[in-house]
Amino acid sequence: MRLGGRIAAAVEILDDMAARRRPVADALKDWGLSHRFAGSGDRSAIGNLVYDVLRRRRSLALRMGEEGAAALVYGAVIDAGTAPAALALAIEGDRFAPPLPLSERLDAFSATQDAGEGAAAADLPDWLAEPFAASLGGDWVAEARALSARPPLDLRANLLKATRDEVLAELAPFGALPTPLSPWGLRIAPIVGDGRHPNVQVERGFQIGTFEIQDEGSQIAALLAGAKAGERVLDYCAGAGGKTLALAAVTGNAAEIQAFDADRQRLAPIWDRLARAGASSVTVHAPRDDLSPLHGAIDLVLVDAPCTGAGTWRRRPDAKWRLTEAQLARRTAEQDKVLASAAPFVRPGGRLAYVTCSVLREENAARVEAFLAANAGWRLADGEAIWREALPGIEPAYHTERIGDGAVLTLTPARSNTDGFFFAMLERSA
Ligand SMILES: C[S@@+](CC[C@H](N)C(=O)[O-])C[C@H]1O[C@@H](n2cnc3c(N)ncnc32)[C@H](O)[C@@H]1O
Repeated sequence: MRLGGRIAAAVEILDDMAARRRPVADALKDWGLSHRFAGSGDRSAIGNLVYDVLRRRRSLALRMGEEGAAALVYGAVIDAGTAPAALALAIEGDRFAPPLPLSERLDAFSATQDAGEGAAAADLPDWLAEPFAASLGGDWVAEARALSARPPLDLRANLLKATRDEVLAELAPFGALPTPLSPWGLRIAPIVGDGRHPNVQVERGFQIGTFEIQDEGSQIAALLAGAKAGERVLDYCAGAGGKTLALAAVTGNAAEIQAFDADRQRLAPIWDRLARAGASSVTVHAPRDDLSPLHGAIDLVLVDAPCTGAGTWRRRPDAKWRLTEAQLARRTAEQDKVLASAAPFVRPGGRLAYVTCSVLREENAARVEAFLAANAGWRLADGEAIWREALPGIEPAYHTERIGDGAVLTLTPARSNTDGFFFAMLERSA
């Protein structure tokens, strides 16, 4: 396909998403099924355009002076490195290309990165300006902009099967480098231009379990949870097992790990993943299992709570435009409920790590405050001290907030170059 056809396809997909209010992954998949002639290079170029527009829809519209999908896609093409004159030349005579905006408009667009201020500059819906400012302080616009950038592909070496150096050697052809924070992490840089990330899942190492795909922020959250050999650990919101696998690896399969999730569907992939990773220390519980024998018997409960995913918008940018205040309120109610049902499993003197992949204070520090207010006999640990112990020599790369004697941590793309993750450690008195 020529550039004009790719631009037309991106416009079609964006219009389809808007008309049918559907997630980007579904719209892209459908387009691929009904356009089987498109090669893999076309698909990734079209996908990049769609994702770029979704990440920066508002600032692109402001700079372009119009909101139609075609104008936004043209803007994304220019931002990805094609000058307006070269763009005009590339689509000249291409009958598939949507009408090009006026050349003065394209020149003005390319000459300015300025997209006003507040929510528009931050590429957020208006209602999120206040929660972002309350969560991330004076830097909130820059923080939100970093959430609108293309993400890297992060991997975690599975120490049960290989060293990080061995995985690095295997993935050297893809330009994988060690991540700066996680001792197990590898990173393949964000996509440039029309490119795409390698499909690492077909690599031998992935097939035999020497590495997993996992954002460095998620790796750090699992590391900070501090599971130790010999402990009993309950991963209460295990989902597909991303953190369960990391917990098994960090303890060298020498902790007893119980994995639970309320949703069978989400839990389903965990079996294959555990087998591939050689995580033999994990027992998986189905949603209807009776967990009451574990009450008061767990050293460490990990609550990787259901959340808005506001820390992952680099990877799921459509979600930020769909999120509503009502959904946020529903999530916080769920978080309180999950914390209330998970806490009784913690033994006296044990601990509960509360993690989300959100940057919103409402889902994070505010939930910790609500938990502490409702539960006597619990205290918040100092997250900064936990970081120093878990990551010796690694400079702090987080936002922190003190609550009472303790402190909570928030990782963000701007601060830690990871997805947004929140971490708090709650301790039950002995
Ligand atoms: C953020 S996801 C977990 C991701 C997973 N820990 C990982 O690292 O791959 C949150 C999970 O919480 C689960 N969940 C929601 N409500 C729950 C509840 N009341 N009890 C247990 N799990 C719940 C959801 O099904 C979802 O899988």
